[in-house]
Amino acid sequence: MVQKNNVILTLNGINKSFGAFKALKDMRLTIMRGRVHTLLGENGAGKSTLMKILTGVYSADSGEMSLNGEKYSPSFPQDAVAAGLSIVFQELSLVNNLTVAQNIYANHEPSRFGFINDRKIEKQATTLIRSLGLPINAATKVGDLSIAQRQLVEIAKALSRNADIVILDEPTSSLSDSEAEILFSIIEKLTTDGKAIIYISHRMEEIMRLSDDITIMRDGEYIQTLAKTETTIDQLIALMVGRRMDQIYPPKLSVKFIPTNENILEVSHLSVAGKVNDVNFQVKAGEILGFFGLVGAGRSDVMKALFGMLPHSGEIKLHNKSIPIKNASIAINHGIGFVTENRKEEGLVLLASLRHNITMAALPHFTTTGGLMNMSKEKKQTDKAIEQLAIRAYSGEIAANTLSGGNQQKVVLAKWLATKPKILILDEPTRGVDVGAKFEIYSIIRELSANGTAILLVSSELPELLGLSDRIIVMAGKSIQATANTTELNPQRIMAAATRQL
Ligand SMILES: Nc1ncnc2c1ncn2[C@@H]1O[C@H](COP(=O)(O)OP(=O)(O)OP(=O)(O)O)[C@@H](O)[C@H]1O
Repeated sequence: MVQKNNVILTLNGINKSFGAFKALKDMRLTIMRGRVHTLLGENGAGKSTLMKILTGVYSADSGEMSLNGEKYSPSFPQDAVAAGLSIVFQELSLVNNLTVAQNIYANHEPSRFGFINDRKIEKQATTLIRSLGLPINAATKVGDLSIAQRQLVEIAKALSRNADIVILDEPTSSLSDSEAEILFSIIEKLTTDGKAIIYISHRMEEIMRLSDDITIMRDGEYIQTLAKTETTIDQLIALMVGRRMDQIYPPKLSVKFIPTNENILEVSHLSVAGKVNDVNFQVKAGEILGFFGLVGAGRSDVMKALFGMLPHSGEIKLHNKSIPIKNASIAINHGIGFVTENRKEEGLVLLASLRHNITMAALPHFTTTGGLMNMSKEKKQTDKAIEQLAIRAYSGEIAANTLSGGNQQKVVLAKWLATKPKILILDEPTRGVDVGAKFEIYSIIRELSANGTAILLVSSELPELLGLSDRIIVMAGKSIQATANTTELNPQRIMAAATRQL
């Protein structure tokens, strides 16, 4: 019989410091079989660190863990896997030039005499992928997949080990709604089978839908564990940020520039081979133009083309002048900034300091008349960004990879703010960012728009698009399906256009 609702894992008195910084203080957690247990906390609260201790990536400075009633102290990730724990990390860890099947079975391939049997693992992977209902081919190279598809491969990889405890760290942040539904049904099946799920997410609706239990963490400390049935989103947010939040979308600010009727950007017949088909739109100074579409609709490729990262045809006019944007430096020189959806590959130099990352796209703003770097100006900008975006870092000199995921996202935004862009492209700017920090980012978007920056906002979160945009373009199948003022749109019409049922 499947065992449910009894304790499988306990953590007690867990402490962990990085240098002088205490990331976890006397943290505790109790996980039950057959239930989804969500960890909730602001960016930098310590959720991922706790999961790394649980899965043998880090060792705790002190504290105790027990699994199935026995002392559990993994020294390496392999120990955690052997003990029945599997984790899907927030940042992807797949190898691009291997196939989906090879990635799923990396390190535990069915091999004979030491030879990896590619055909066999492809067959096994296909069976697994089908049983999970994933829209992916086992023989495809991972490098050819979208980020969403890669995330689904990560999930398949974690499940291929048949673990008793599955840890999902922000698994839906790059999934479309329909892909997230696939994941939710997988989770339901796993819990029915008596597996325990530890779930990390910043999406409150999703948390309320999926969770059985919710533990709130703040500043590395345990705050409270609540059953989903006995709490509300408002209560959870208040416990998490330590204050009440009455609104999440800041109102429009009054315009602080002289508006003209001129289009700051005009895109005509933009096409990218196999990715974008004849896209046309305009945007005025101070306007926030939202882009909605399901994964693969072509939104991010439009943005990459505009930023000179993809070869394209068609015309891009800036201030009524045709500009061939052949590479990113031409885009930057013409005042375009780009917060990419993939911060790890395109947004940050992870080993460089926050100061370097924040100033690197705007070096001319930080050089002296003699052409030398003006370090004190750089430092000032970095400190300002840390404060303005509430980046959890004790100094601008630390490496970007020591920040939590959500705080790294804020550094990418800070980097483009430093360029003082006239047009700012934001591709999923709040991915992995907690509710309090989302409000800070939305306020900055409002402020930029009030000062005349045109914003192109790509987001898979409909409430975010509806809450911020002046107009929304809906894309599907590589082209534009609908453009309308936000006041004329509702979620049903947008989804109808995105699924081409208009
Ligand atoms: N290797 C490291 N070196 C130094 N500091 C670290 C390291 N790893 C994590 N930290 C710090 O520990 C704190 C907790 O980070 P952690 O990644 O656990 O947060 P999180 O709750 O998962 O946040 P997010 O929601 O943004 O993913 C952060 O302040 C982070 O900067």
